[in-house]
Amino acid sequence: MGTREYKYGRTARGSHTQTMIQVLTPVILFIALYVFWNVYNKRSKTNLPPGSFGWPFLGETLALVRANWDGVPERFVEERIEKYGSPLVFKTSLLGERMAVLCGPAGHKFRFANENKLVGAWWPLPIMRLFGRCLLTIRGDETKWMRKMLLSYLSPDAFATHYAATMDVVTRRHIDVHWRGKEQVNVFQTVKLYAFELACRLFLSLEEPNHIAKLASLFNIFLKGLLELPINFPGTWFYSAIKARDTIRMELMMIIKARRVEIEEGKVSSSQDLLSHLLTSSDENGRYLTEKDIANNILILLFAGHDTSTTAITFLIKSLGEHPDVYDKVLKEQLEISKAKQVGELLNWEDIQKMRYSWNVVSEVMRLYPPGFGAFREALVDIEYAGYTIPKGWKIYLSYASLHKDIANFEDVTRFDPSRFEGAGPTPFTYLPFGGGPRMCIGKEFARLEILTFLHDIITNFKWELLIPEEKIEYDPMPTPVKGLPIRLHPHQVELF
Ligand code: HEM
Repeated sequence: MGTREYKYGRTARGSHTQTMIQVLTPVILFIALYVFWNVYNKRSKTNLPPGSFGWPFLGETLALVRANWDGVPERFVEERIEKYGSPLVFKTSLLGERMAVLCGPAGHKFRFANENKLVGAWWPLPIMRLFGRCLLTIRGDETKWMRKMLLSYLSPDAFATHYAATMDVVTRRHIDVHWRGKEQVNVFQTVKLYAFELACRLFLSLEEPNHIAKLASLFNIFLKGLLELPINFPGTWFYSAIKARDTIRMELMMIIKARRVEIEEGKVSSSQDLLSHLLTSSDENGRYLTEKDIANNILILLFAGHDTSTTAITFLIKSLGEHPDVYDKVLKEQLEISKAKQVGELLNWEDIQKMRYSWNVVSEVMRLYPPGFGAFREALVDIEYAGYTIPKGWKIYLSYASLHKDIANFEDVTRFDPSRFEGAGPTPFTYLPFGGGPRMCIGKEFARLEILTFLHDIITNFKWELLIPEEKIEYDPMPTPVKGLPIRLHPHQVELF
């Protein structure tokens, strides 16, 4: 009996010790790693910008994510500028990378002036792996060439001659199907569909709703993988995203091959859409994009233009719902354009140029809710900046939200005020919704045409009210209303033009 008690007592103590070891080992390892991380980071590099690398592996990523979830992405930068007393640059670690965060207009000016010299394009690993070789991921002279090839379709000249009317046709059809006759609409979901339908039509001439819906659902799986850890293992989002990408690419290759045949047989024109344009356009040396390059670039254009335009239009609808006086002024401007046209006549490029006040409103929306969350770069050499050294290989991050909401750049910074964009507008380098310099957004004109066409067609048909006036906004990393911005639609009761 005594022996058994002793035995049981020993067994219980033994298992207690085992549990202690199991609990303490990871804690001790973590503390050791933390100490090592701090000592390593402080060693002899005295000229690094001020700042902290945060926790091992995680760095300060969680602080950035928390600021985004709280709907104040600028907080991450503001807090660190204040803490380290360095208004131009601080160091941190995000997404597993050492980073220098360049702050304020000076940071963007520096980036634009040194693109491909001191800094080069860089994106987090999941983005690099999912997109492969395309405009977003390449560097150097090849970038200039690819931009030139794509811009020959996306430039204002191309829109002036071909695409304004097509955009209006697609927009009117979308409104007829998804808005007219509805009492309530979830703006974010519906506009997302619109942006995708429009891109499918203008890039690939796809019109069949089921085909577009199938591509859209694959595309949404693909988009989820861009924000996940790049673990390519069955069951992970990243794995599903790779599979979705491969299916989309296969589909694109089939469309490309079929189109090549149609062009050779003279059944379609070279200006029909982006695809025909890219298949038939060469540079001055007779060099064409390969079919694989075309597929990859169409994928990147679908991606780059999808959530960005959706965000801009969603927050435009929100802001007009919140500011009836601004709604009335936009409506007045749009009605003047309608009244000068025949009934049913489509919008053209000249009409878009007349939408000056409307564009100021869109600009103020993109100041307060920038759809592009920021820019990443890599230091190509050791960089001397603001009295500090940014070592070669470090990544560089610049936030648009903190630029646009800096009290040094804008008076009464949180007030919605489209008049900021009258006359000369904001001071250079303080407002950059489309980036700038050699890697400025190539879809800027496409986006302007898309947003203004949508605005024209929606405001001349409806007034609306926000069903959740104080709806929370999260940044994931783009601003998103958590419930998708439900609104109640009120069709105009009288014929307005
Ligand atoms: C409101 C809508 C849009 C906004 C706010 C926006 C914003 C931006 C920003 C800020 C950049 C620069 C990122 C950097 O500096 O690294 C960018 C790049 C880019 N955008 Fe947009 N964009 C919009 C719409 C579009 C559309 C509709 C397309 C395609 C038709 C597009 C295609 C691209 C591409 C391909 C790049 C990469 C350019 C390069 O790396 O050389 N964007 N966009």
